[in-house]
Amino acid sequence: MRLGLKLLQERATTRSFWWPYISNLPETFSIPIFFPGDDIKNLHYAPLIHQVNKRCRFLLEFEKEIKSILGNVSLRNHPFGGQDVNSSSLGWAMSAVSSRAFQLYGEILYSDKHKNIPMLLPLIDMCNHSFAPNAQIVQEQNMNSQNMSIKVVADMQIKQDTHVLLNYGSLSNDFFLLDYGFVIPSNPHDHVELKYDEALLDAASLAAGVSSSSFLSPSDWQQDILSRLNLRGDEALLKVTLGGPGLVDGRLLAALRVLLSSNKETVQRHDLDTLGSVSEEAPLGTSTEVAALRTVIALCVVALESFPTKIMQDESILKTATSYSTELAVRFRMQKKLTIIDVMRKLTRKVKKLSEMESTARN
Ligand SMILES: C[S@@+](CC[C@H](N)C(=O)[O-])C[C@H]1O[C@@H](n2cnc3c(N)ncnc32)[C@H](O)[C@@H]1O
Repeated sequence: MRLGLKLLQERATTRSFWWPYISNLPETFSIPIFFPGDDIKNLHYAPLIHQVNKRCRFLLEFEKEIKSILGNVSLRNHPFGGQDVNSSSLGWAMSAVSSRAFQLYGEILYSDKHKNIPMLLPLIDMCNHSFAPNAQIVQEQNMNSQNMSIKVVADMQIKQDTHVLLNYGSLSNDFFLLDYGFVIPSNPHDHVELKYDEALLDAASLAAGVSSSSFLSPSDWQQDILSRLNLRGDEALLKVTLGGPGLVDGRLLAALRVLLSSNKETVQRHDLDTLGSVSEEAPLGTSTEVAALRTVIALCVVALESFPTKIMQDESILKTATSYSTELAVRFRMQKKLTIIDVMRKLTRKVKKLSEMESTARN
C-alpha cells in the first residue's frame, strides 16, 4: 500500500515528473473489489469471496485512519495537496499497484535471500501475462546499487506486431483475478480449496464404495501421522487443495493412504513426502491406492456439487452476460469446476490402470 500512497501523492502533485505515466494509467480496474455485490456473489467460491471482502474492509478501515490523521493537517503540509483520499481512490491505487507492479529484489537479508520490493516499471508494465512468454525481466544489481538496471530481455526472435509477453508467476486464478482482473483458461496452477474434515472423508469414501472405519476413529499410529501432517491438533492446518501441478494436496493424499491402510509396518516404511506424492505408484499397495484415489474422486464430486450452477448453465449465462464483471465472475467459477473435472479425469485414468494391474496380478 506504501507504493499506492506514493502513486496517489504523485497524482495530486502539480507538474509531477511522473504525470505522463500516471495520466496513462487505467481510470478503472476490473478487479473484484470493484465488482457490484451480485457479481462478488456470482464468484460462487468462498475462499475468493473471503479475500475480496477482506480487501474491501481493509480499504474502509484505511480510509478512516487516513481521514483521522489528515483531518487537522494544513493545506501546506497536506501530503495529497488537500485532495480527498477515500476508499475509492485508495482502491484505485491498490489496484494500479497490484496489477502493474513487479516484485524486484532489494537488499540481501540472509544467505542469498532477498527482500522483495514492489516497483512500478513504466513501459515494461505494458507487457501482458502468458505462461508461454517470449521475454523476461532481468534485474542487474539490487535496489541499493547505483548501477541497478531492469531490462526486458527477449527469449526468442519476436516478430513485428507481436505482443511482448512476460510470465507474471505460477499463480492460481484466485490471484490473477484478485490482483490483475483476468482469468486464465486451463490454468495449470489453478486449484480448488477444501476443508480437511474426517466426516466428509467418511461420506466420500462411502459414496465411492470404499469401507473403512478409520476416518472417524483412526488408530493411535494413524493419528500420530495425521498430527505430523498437521491435520490434527490445535494448530492443525485444515485447508487442502485439489488441482494445480500436484493434482491432489500431498497432505490429503498421504492422510487418505494412511487411513485406508491397516498395515502400520508398511506405512512406517515410507516418509511423509512419499506418502503424499501422487507420482509415487501405490506406495501402500494397489488396493489401498485404488481406495484412496476413489475417495478423492468422490471428494471432487462433493466439491463440484457445492457450486450452485452447472458448467452448461454458466456457458449460457456467458452468452447473454451484460457486464464484464459478471462475465469474469462466471468465467472464474467455470474454471474452478473444469479444474475439478480435470483432476477427476486424471485420477480415474490412474484408478483404471491400477485396477487392470490388480486383475492381471490376480489371474
Ligand atoms: C501490467 S498490465 C499489462 C498491460 C495492460 N494490458 C495495459 O494495456 O496497460 C496488467 C494488466 O493487463 C491485463 N492483462 C495482462 N495479461 C493478461 C492476460 N493474459 N489476459 C487478460 N488480460 C491481461 C490485465 O488487465 C492486467 O491487470
